[in-house]
Amino acid sequence: MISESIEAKPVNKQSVFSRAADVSRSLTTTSNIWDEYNLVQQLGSGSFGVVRSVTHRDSKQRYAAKTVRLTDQPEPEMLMVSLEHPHILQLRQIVENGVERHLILDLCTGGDLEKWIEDRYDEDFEGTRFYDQPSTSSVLCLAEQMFSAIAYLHERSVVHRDVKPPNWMLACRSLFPKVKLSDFGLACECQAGEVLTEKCGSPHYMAPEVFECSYTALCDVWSTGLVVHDIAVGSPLFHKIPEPQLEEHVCGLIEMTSPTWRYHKPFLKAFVAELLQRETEGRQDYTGLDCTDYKCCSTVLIEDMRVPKRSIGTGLGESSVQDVMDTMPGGSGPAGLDGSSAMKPKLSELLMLCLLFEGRAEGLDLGAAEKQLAPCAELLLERNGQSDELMACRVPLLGSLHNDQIPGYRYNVTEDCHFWASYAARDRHVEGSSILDFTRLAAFRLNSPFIPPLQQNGTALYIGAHRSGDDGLVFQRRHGLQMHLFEPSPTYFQMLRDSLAGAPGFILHNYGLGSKTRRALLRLSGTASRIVNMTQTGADLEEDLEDELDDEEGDPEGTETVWIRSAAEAIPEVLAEDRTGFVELLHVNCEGCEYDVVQGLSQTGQLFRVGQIQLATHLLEYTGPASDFQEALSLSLQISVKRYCEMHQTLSLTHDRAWGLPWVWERWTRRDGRKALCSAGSSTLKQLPERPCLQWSWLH
Ligand SMILES: Nc1ncnc2c1ncn2[C@@H]1O[C@H](COP(=O)(O)OP(=O)(O)OP(=O)(O)O)[C@@H](O)[C@H]1O
Repeated sequence: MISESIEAKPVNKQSVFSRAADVSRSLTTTSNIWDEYNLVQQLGSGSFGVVRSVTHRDSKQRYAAKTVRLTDQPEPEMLMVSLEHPHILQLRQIVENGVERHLILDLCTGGDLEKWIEDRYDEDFEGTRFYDQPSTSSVLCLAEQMFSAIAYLHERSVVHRDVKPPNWMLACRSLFPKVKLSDFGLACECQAGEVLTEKCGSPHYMAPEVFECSYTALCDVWSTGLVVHDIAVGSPLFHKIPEPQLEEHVCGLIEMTSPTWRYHKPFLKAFVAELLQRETEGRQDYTGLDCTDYKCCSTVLIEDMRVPKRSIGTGLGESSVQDVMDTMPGGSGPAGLDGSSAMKPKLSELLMLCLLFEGRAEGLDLGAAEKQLAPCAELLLERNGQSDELMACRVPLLGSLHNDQIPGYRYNVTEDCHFWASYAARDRHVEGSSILDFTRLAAFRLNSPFIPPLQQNGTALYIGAHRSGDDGLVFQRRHGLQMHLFEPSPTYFQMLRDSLAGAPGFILHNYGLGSKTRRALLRLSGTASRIVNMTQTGADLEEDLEDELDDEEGDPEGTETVWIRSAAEAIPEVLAEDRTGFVELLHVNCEGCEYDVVQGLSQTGQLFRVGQIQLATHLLEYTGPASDFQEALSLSLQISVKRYCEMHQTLSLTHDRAWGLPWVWERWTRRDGRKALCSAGSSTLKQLPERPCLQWSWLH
């Protein structure tokens, strides 16, 4: 936090409190809190007291209990009892014992927005910044949530006066964060036409007119503008300004010079500039922003479609997309203040729908896609929560994308990775499982082999061959490929050798591939294996591994030490003997260190030598502490998307995604040279060469 809040002197809040008083009376019980709630843990403490997570004994529901000193005057926070909005922290109950007052609040497990922003702009392990920078669309989706809360407050003549990133809590750790406004310690009433004069708030987020002690509810709009700025560029606008000089800067000419703006659509900066107008008359007003309807999202879509990468190919202009958005049910006119906007479609959904409507508008024959997508569109637009029907409609929606039935659909790394992460996982019913374990996730993979159109007699690298090498056999027999199978587990490797005994065209490598050469600990689990610990190479390696093995819980027989080799080093070595010098097919069963294979090949300039890439991607399991399944899933999605986006970004430099669903199969084809490969003719007729019998390299 860059500055602490300045407290206001008491003001006349009578009518605000009197509104809240009725509700608060009905919510207040005088008892010992621990009769009704069980303590879970302390979450933090603030200037007024301590906050703990608690569980309601009967309902088992978890809440946050904020304990404050009981005073005769109700704290401004009591205002919260009269507020009910999806983006405002809900005060559920008040328990008093004559000494203390416990405010029972909705529990937010995602931390606060300040931390979320910090994490987004963190450096990754290779020092790359802006790795997970929110896209323009994500920034606006957050702005939409924040302004719906601010509009709700102002409608009720309440001004918050301390809007800043730490006061927006995240309901849970999620790919699509849901923020909730908290800390009403400085909130007060401000009727239309009323001018407030108390200098209060957090100086780095205070509007110029607050410094000048003459302001209205529009001070919250300024502060929210600064929060939107922080999300967009990763650091506060005035963070380098020492507090004594703040007023001069805040009241002067505002310049937004962060280099990060260049990653956003230009209108986002203009939008923030309108929120940070020095004079309140010129300041964009939240009601003018129409953030509670589709305006923001549709603008983003239109902007996204203008950029070449997002070019939709069918020549649809801006106006017709806008027309489409306008004709969507509920697409224009402000949503009610009952929070219904929270249920509106997300950006990715809107994008898909746009593509559907666009195809229609262009008079294209959408065939099966039309049939499948039209009911989805209607459901998405009318949705009220995650109904079964809505969930069911995602399957054809994904199917249509999978089969490339949406005209002009173009792959976009950031949007698509998040879209797939969110939907594919659900559609594969992972969310319904009680335990998010590796074996369960692995079971969601397709059980029939993927057959890409391959040239005959080429070389294939199959990373993560597993036990029977079934896929490898299919490829070898159909296409006469020279198959290099990589399998780190000695146990599975032995099975592989037995299973492929005598089969021509296979070279087995008893190691995995990753970013660097090292030994690692592998846990075999059911029919799958997973690296559970990595160990650096070094003199005391064996000792370390033995210690780790001793420390491992569970079945020690299910754990093996294995070799992981640097993909960048091992693959050229493997190919050195190869007469083609070209990889017809790379299969990566992406999990854990296997994600690094694509990066390793890219870093050493080898990726262009690969004709087709087949990815079997699935969720990476989050193994750290999590409160429940939902949180574990959400964190797993986050780490999966991060790796997934990283790999896709690399791949898209040399390859096009032909089609794919994550956690199932994806196919990528090399950008250039595809023609040359195709014109080589149908080599199925060619005589298959003699293949050497099974060979293997054994590192153990
Ligand atoms: N509803 C909640 N769910 C989860 N954690 C919460 C919740 N409310 C507060 N916390 C945690 O408790 C900490 C203390 O919160 P509190 O509102 O008392 O103080 P603060 O806002 O950090 O500081 P101050 O009181 O000085 O404004 C927060 O930083 C947050 O980590």
